[in-house]
Amino acid sequence: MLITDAALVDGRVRDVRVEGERISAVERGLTPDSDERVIPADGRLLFPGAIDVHVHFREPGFPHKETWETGSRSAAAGGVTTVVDQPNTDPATTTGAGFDAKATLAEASLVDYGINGGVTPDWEPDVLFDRPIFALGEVFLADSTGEMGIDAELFAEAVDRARDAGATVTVHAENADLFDEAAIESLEDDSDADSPPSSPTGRSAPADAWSAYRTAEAEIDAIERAVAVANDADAPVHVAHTSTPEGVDAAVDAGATCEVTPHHLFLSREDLPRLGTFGRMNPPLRSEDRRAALFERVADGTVDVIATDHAPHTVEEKEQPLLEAPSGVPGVETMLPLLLETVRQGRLEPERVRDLVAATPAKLFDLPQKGKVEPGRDADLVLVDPDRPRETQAGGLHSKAGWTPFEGLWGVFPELTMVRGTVVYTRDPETGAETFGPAVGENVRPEE
Ligand SMILES: NC(=O)N[C@@H](CC(=O)O)C(=O)O
Ligand SMILES: [Zn+2]
Ligand SMILES: [Zn+2]
Repeated sequence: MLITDAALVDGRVRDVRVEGERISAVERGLTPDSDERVIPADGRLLFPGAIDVHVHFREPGFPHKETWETGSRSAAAGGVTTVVDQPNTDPATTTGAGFDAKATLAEASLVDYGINGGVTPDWEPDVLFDRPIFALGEVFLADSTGEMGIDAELFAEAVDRARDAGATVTVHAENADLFDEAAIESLEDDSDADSPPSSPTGRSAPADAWSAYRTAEAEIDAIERAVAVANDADAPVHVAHTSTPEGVDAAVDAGATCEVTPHHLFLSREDLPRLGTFGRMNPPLRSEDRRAALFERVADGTVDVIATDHAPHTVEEKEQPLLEAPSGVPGVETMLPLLLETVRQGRLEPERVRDLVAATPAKLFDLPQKGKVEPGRDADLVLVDPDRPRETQAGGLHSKAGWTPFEGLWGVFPELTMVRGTVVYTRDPETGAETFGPAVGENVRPEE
């Protein structure tokens, strides 16, 4: 296959040859062989497939929220060619049986994947580290969806085990001791009552209380503690979904790596009147000042990785009163489009976006075959017209969630996505017609 006249992130225009699953040449003036398929890029941007190291595809256990098929379609349509699934499924990915159940279901994936192992008091570290897990995590230092919060002692033990097994630990860093209970007390009275809650539901809920409750201090403190434990043990640690600039600085200054989500980058507490309970997630949305400071740290390279924490829940689930609505928002399909739109607006460099969503996750998590458009690497490729954004609309997305917190924001969406040389998604920009390819996804960690 030959992709002709493709613009690369550094502005060069090149022909890119794909042989089998790999990129074999990135050059000028390549001519197609007689039977070779040609995809004319006509100067459009050829981007490396994004690697989203933080998704919740919900199987096994919650297929009404998402499945490997729907989640991976959403990924493919958003230019994400590798996802890393988190352990708070049912069964949880904390045992050999939990891992095996997920590994079988993941074969339905259109995109490549990693499967993280999780930690609970009844986890099976020996069995788990025998399986081809991607990393240990997200290790929950406070309860989130799935109630997998663990104590400091078990965390220290998990860090030791991960180091011995050569696995990175990724942490959900919040310290529940520093949550502000008073912020939600008035709401608790409502939900305990026998009669239906008098507090407003759905989009008009007082969702800002969630941001007041799960404080910034709770995140910053948990990051400091977690990174100190990991440093003492000489173990690599990666902070998931860092929502505060102070948290980013605490992680990076202590030698850890961190990721930031698109929702903490593009949304703030000021969006909660519009989002209501749909804007409830952990860690929660922060002030506009903190959001802006987070964006600065993304733009200047302080933040290592952008990952989505794609956490789909149905509209019915999210429409409940604030304390009953589950935490989490979908995002795997909109991450790269929203970032490419900021490039179009001149607010981020294209190479920076390439590093944040592809090259750096590949480097940090030991995927040398992925992350860049270079000869010898996997042909995980995304073709987009960087000057042709469209409006994000839930109806045009493919997650089972059926809604998006980014409704109405502009995004530069893919026209073609390829996983190891197989086209898994196309969208005709004129008609909007889409096609999805076969379930070619494979575990990126080879079986021993
Ligand atoms: N982020 C969330 O609010 N929810 C996530 C769990 C998590 O990442 O904490 C979920 O699985 O729903
Ligand atoms: Zn989390
Ligand atoms: Zn998560």
